[in-house]
Amino acid sequence: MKTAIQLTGVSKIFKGKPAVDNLSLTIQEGTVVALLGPNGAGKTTTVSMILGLQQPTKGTVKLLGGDPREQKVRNRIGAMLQDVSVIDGLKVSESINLFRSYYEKPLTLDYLLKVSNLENEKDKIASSLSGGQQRRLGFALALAGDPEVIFLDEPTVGMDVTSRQLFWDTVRAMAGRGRTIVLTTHYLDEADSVADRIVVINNGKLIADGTPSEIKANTTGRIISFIAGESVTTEKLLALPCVTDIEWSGRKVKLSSSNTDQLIVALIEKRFEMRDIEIQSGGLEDAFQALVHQTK
Ligand SMILES: Nc1ncnc2c1ncn2[C@@H]1O[C@H](COP(=O)(O)OP(=O)(O)OP(=O)(O)O)[C@@H](O)[C@H]1O
Repeated sequence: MKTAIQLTGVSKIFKGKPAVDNLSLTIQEGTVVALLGPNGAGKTTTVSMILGLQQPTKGTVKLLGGDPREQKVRNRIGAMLQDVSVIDGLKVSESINLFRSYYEKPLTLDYLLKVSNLENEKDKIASSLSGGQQRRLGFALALAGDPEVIFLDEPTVGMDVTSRQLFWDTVRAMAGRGRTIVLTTHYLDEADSVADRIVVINNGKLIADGTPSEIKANTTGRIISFIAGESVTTEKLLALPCVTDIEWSGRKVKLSSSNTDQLIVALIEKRFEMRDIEIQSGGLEDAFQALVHQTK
């Protein structure tokens, strides 16, 4: 398999502070990679450097074997960034056709309208579309040149359920055709179901890298839940080790923990009033919270 993206020791420093800190990452062709991290982790900065929109302070970025700023490399990539800028006065189909005209072998207008679920909007003026429809147009524009590498920054924000489903089906179909997809999202369930690989960054550093099931299995982030007696309070629970989140529902309490072994010992030692104790391994959301908490 060929390498689509390679970052070697990449750092980006803003005013003396690293937004991305010595990041090395190799992404193979045909993979769907989700880049996760809390706000300010360095995701957008990383994507901007891969796209050649920002230059690293240190290290090197290779995209499809070349420099991301080269025109011949740029012609082979597509990006859907957070703000979709539409051209004033152009209809949806005209906007898509304009983008198609930039490329040698564009995808057809019909296909692009279909996968962006904009068939009924094709004659509308692009600037009159709703927020979710504009994001779908952004998707169609990103795919127009049939790119080999596709970047999707928070792509499904504002999309309805049907559009979201179609969107992810299309992303998977593109990967099936050997396309490489890098996406950022705050919807962890989406990353879990669509990505082959999850890369978690925090404070500009890589803190986890693996398939969704590896990420979930490798973190000790789990949940302890039980029916709590009257003497149990949020304050007392927060004073325990490794508690990352507390959720009450009546007297049932759900504790997310970065280390359930230590937490259960502490609960027993401190004689918390508990019954119906359950320990569950969490989903990606819990694994993510635990990872980010551990590296704070
Ligand atoms: N142009 C800039 N000048 C100064 N600081 C910046 C600049 N761009 C980003 N930063 C800082 O770099 C850090 C990483 O920002 P970045 O936008 O890459 O994070 P992110 O992971 O994409 O966050 P979010 O999930 O909120 O979009 C933040 O602390 C941010 O304030």
